[in-house]
Amino acid sequence: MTAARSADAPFAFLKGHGTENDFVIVPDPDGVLDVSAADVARLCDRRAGIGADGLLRVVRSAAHPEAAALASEAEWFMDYRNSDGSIAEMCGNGVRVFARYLQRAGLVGAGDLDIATRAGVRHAHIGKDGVDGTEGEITVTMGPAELPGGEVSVGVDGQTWPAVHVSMGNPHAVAFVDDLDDAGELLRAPAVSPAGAYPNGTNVEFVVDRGPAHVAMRVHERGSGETRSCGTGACAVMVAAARRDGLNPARTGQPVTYTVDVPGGRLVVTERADGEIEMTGPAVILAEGTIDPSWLAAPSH
Ligand SMILES: N[C@@H](CCC[C@H](N)C(=O)O)C(=O)O
Repeated sequence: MTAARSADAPFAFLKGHGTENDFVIVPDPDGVLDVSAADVARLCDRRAGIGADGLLRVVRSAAHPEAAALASEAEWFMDYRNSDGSIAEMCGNGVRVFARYLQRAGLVGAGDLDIATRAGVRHAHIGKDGVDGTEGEITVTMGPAELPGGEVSVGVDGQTWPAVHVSMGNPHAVAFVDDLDDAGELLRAPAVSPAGAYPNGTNVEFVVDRGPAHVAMRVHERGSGETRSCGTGACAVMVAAARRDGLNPARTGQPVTYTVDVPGGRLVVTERADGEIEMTGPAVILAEGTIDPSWLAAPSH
């Protein structure tokens, strides 16, 4: 990582998570840091780095070429990277953690704020703190889901399941299975076919029912591997489950809410009659420190 001001200057970082989908947060309000894919992979390394599923760079929209056009709508841009350094359009757990960081840093007040992402502007509502001292949950608008249709299937260890293609700004393949263990250890990305359905790769969710409007999922994330939670994945799962259950708020005018359990906790997802999806869940900042740029510049061992 290099900085326009001084290549030797240390950089602040924080560590946070949302339902155990964890992130290195790098505040860079003026967009002066050049964070390469290799830097991200090194920072996210769980043994030789800080360790995380992804990195959130906090940049003023006006200071980032991909977000400058959104600056009048949202002051802050979430520059999200997967742990392998690849760029993704959106991160649902990340955007809650991003909002929590802005609140904690005093850059926004409690309440409502808009955040620019590569998938467009998302609106966050930061809830009041709980009476037990816990931080309030955060609700984020996630945009409408797109279901391009077409037959898709996913496979692990010789087993194959039909899947639902859902876009939440980023791609998802949602497969309903009998048992979450059917997906095995998920050490590698599941096979997805036809390959042309996802030219840029995809996140894959495996889903079981837990009760009425209540499901549980595991996820293999594009660029990060199996994670403990995926917010956009939970929204994709909610929509796939609702359509499977014959529910479509755009037709009935009635919002639909599902509880989505993930290995790292619980998310609540509502699809409104106007198609907008809202997701509510926790967002925690747990540590902060300083990155030594000479460590990043040194060859890895
Ligand atoms: N964990 C995220 C999704 C992060 C991006 C994803 N891996 C992709 O490449 O699309 C979430 O909470 O949504």
